[in-house]
Amino acid sequence: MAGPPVRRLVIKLGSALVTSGEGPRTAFLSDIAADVAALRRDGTEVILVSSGAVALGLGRLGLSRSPRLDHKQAAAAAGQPFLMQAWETAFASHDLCTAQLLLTAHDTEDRRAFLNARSTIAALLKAGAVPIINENDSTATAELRVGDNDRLSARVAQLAGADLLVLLSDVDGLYTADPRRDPDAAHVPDVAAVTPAIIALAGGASGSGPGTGGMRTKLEAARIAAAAGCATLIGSGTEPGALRRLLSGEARRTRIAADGSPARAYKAWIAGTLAPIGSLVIDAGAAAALRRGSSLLPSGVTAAEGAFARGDCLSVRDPDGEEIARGLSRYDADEARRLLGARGDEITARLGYSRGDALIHRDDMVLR
Ligand SMILES: Nc1ncnc2c1ncn2[C@@H]1O[C@H](COP(=O)(O)OP(=O)(O)O)[C@@H](O)[C@H]1O
Ligand SMILES: N[C@@H](CCC(=O)OP(=O)(O)O)C(=O)O
Repeated sequence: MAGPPVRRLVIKLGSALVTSGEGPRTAFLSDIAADVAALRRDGTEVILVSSGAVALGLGRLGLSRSPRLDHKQAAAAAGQPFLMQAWETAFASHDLCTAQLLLTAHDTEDRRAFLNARSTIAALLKAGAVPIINENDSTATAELRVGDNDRLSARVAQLAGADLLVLLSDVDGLYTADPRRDPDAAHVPDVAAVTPAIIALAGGASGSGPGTGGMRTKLEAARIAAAAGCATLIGSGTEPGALRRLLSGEARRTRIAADGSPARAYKAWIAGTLAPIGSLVIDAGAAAALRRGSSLLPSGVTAAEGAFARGDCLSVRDPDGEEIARGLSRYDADEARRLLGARGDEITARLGYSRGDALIHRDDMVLR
C-alpha cells in the first residue's frame, strides 16, 4: 500500500456501483468483500458506508424515482434488508460477519449519541465484524437527515477516528469541470485544502443516474474528514480490483489531505469546543497518574459535581480546585457519585453493571 499503513478505513460506495436496474451488483460486492478481507488480514480495520437502499427499494415496490420523500422513505425501508442480504452473502464467503448501523444526523451531532455510535463501532471492529452503515432514511425527517452518504461517511470517519476515507464512485476523482459535460475537463490528483475555489469546480448538485450529491457533496465530505484529521481519496469503483488499485496508488484518484491526525482533531474538539457540564475532584495520586497519561479511574475521585450525563464534558480538578484536565465522562453523575473511591473490581458490585474501568478514558481526555 502506498504511504503509511492505514489503521482505520471508511469506504463509501455509491448507489450506481452497488445497484443496477436489476438489483444488487453482486460481482462488485464480492470484489469489495475480497479486498476488505485482505485489508483486514493486513491489520486495517474497515467500515463500509453503503448506498443503494432507495434504488433497490424503488424496484421492489414498483415505484419510480421521484423527489417525493415518502416514496424515498418507503423505498429505503424495502431496499435496506435486500441491500444487507447482498452484503452478507458477499462477506460470508470470506467468513466475515456484517453488522448494520442505520444513523441519522442526530447520531453524529449529539455528543451522547456520537459516543454511543463510536463505542458500538469500536466493539464491532474488535469482534471482527464489518460494520455496514447507511442513513436511517425511512424515519428521518428533513431536519434529521444528513441527506447524502458522502457527508454521512465523513461523519462516520470522524466518529470512528478513521485515518482514511475512500469515496468510491463512477468517476476517478475531481476534474476542473464535470467530465460528463466538458471534454476538456482536467483531472485534479491532489488537493491540499477544500477551498471555495475547489468546491466551485464541482458546480451544482447534479450527479449521475441513481446518485444523490454529485461531486459537490464529495468535496464537502472531504472537508469534514480533513478537519477530523482524516485524508480522503475519491476514485472510481467501476473496474474489478478498484479498491485495491486505489489504495496501492496504481489507480488514478484525487487525494485530499488531512489537517493533522484524528486523535489531535478529537482532542482539539474536547479542549476547545465543549463547555464542561460538571466536574470531578481527584486526589493527588490520581492527578499524578493523569500526568503520566493514565485514564481517570473512580478510585482517585473524591467528588462528582453537577448534573452531567454520560458523554458530557467534565472539568477535572485537583484538591486545590485547579483544573488539570477536561474529558468526556463514561458515566452519568448519579453513577459517578456511587462509584467514588471504587476499585475497578467494585464497579459492577456498586452499579450492577459496568461501562468500563475509567470514569474518563485517556483517549477522551486533554490535560490542561
Ligand atoms: N468537477 C467534477 N469532477 C468530477 N465529477 C463531477 C464534477 N462535477 C460533477 N461531477 C459528477 O459527479 C458524479 C459523481 O457523483 P454521484 O453520481 O453522486 O456519485 P455517487 O453515486 O458515487 O455518489 C460524476 O459522475 C460526475 O458526472
Ligand atoms: N441512503 C441512500 C443513499 C443516499 C446517497 O447518498 O446515495 P449516493 O449518492 O448514491 O451515495 C440509499 O441507501 O439509497
